[in-house]
Amino acid sequence: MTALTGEHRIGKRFRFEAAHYLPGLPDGHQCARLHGHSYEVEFVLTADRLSGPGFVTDFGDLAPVKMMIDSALDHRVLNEALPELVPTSENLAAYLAGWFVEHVEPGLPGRLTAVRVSETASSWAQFEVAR
Ligand SMILES: Nc1nc2c(c(=O)[nH]1)N=C([C@H](O)[C@H](O)COP(=O)(O)OP(=O)(O)OP(=O)(O)O)CN2
Ligand SMILES: [Zn+2]
Repeated sequence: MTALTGEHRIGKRFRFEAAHYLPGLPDGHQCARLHGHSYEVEFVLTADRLSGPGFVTDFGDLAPVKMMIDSALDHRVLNEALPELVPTSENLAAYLAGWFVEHVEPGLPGRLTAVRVSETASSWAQFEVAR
C-alpha cells in the first residue's frame, strides 16, 4: 500500500452561554445593546506524525480549555470577563488561540492551527495561528 504524506488534523468543540455588547457601532445597531449568545468554539490541532495509539493529541488533553471556559466565560458578560478586548467573534478567536498556545499547548504532541468562534448558527470567525 502506498503511504501518503500529509497532515493529521483534529478538532474539539466547546459551548458556553454569555452576554456581550459591541461598542463603536453606528447608532441603533442591534449589537451595541447588551444581548446573549450560545457560543460554540472549536480548537483545531495538527500533527505530521501521530503519537501514542494514533493521536494528534488526546482529546482529553484539551480538558483545561473546558475548565477555563466554564470558570472564566460561561454565564458572564464578556466585556467584563475580558476587559482587554472588544468581544467580537474575531477577537475572541484570537484571544482563545493565544491562551491555548501559552497555557495548554506546551507539552502536547499536536500544535494549534486555528480557533473558530460561532455566536449564532449561521456565523463564525476563525483565527489561524501563523508559525
Ligand atoms: N464580523 C463580525 N460581525 C459581527 C459580529 C462579530 O463578532 N463579527 N458580531 C455581531 C453581533 O454580536 C451579533 O449579535 C451577531 O450578529 P448576526 O449574525 O448579524 O446576528 P443575528 O442574530 O441578527 O443573525 P441572523 O442570522 O441575521 O438572524 C454582529 N456582526
Ligand atoms: Zn452578539
